[in-house]
Amino acid sequence: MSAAIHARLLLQRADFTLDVDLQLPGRGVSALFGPSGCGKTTCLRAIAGLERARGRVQAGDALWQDDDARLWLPTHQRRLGYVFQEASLFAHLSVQQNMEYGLKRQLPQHRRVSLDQAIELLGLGALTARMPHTLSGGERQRVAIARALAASPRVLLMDEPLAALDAARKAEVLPYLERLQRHLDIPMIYISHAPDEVARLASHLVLLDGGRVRAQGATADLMARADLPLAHEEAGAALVQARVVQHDAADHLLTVAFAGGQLHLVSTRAHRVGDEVRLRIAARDVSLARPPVAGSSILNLLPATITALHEDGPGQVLVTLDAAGTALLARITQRSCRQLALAPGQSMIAQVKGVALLD
Ligand SMILES: Nc1ncnc2c1ncn2[C@@H]1O[C@H](COP(=O)(O)OP(=O)(O)OP(=O)(O)O)[C@@H](O)[C@H]1O
Repeated sequence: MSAAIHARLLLQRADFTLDVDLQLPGRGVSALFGPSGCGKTTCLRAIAGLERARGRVQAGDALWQDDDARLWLPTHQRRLGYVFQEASLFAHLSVQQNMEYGLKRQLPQHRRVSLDQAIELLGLGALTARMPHTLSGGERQRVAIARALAASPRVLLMDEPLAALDAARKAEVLPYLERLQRHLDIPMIYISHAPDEVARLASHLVLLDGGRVRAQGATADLMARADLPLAHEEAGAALVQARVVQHDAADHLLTVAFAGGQLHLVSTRAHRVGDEVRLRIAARDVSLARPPVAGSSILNLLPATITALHEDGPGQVLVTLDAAGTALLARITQRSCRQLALAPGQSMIAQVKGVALLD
């Protein structure tokens, strides 16, 4: 496993200060999330050396910046990949030539991803002879990502790589990004505005606010915290790690288990018993009942203890729950909260109306 990324950055502008200390894992996707203007792009550019912040940046065993030691490597010496919102491909070069660009300078001992592997991972095999103007937005972005990867970066930095794409193109590129993080040992730092993207891709999350870190840690933990904004988003959800215990291919019904109990969901994919799966349970898809529950049409009933109640907009309450160590969220009306006389510490049954399979 590659070592972690550490970035201590201080940057002062007339009306904005970036002051962050990031500790990111050495593999998987770390998302930078926060409102517009909170400093996500500035932070990423400072890590890349495209912006001159003061501080220290370490990526694995490579020290890229340490102002105390008067060390500051320019971007081209940092061995990083950078993917922007809009793919900037060379218009006069084919897809293949675009991806080969810059590879000649690469030292053999730095090669971690071959060009063929990048082409395969991004599904570009049929497109290598094409010119950029004949590609869709999603295809162009896949080429840009493959080009960044083929340079065998120590870290791949991505600034909202899907933001310029419509929903259909986004849905087309997302599975490739998921594949990358599963198959490559290259950590990615990924800026996103979209909570669903963060939930699908990122194992680690940094919440930025006004140039500072509001919280950083495992995505599942931060998404379920009612004192942080993600849980209150319309798409607010808990992430649950579970294991396949049964797959009825005829009914497409998958049964998974985690410490909190068993869940059933419809899936048309191929699954093997024992496979690890990640699930998203939206707060709006969970209702609460007092045990015992008799005669419910809902398949998924999980015993859980209320940990806290939070106001969540007009007439609504966000309830945080603990299901044998796994956090769940339920968004219910203030009226049902009152009628059930809910309070922290009570044992409830979480009725889960919908479960989404993330990978
Ligand atoms: N080149 C610049 N010169 C002066 N101020 C800048 C510059 N670039 C960004 N800013 C300001 O710095 C702050 C942080 O900007 P940044 O682009 O990092 O935010 P962001 O979180 O990436 O926003 P968004 O989600 O809208 O892309 C903002 O107040 C912005 O107006």
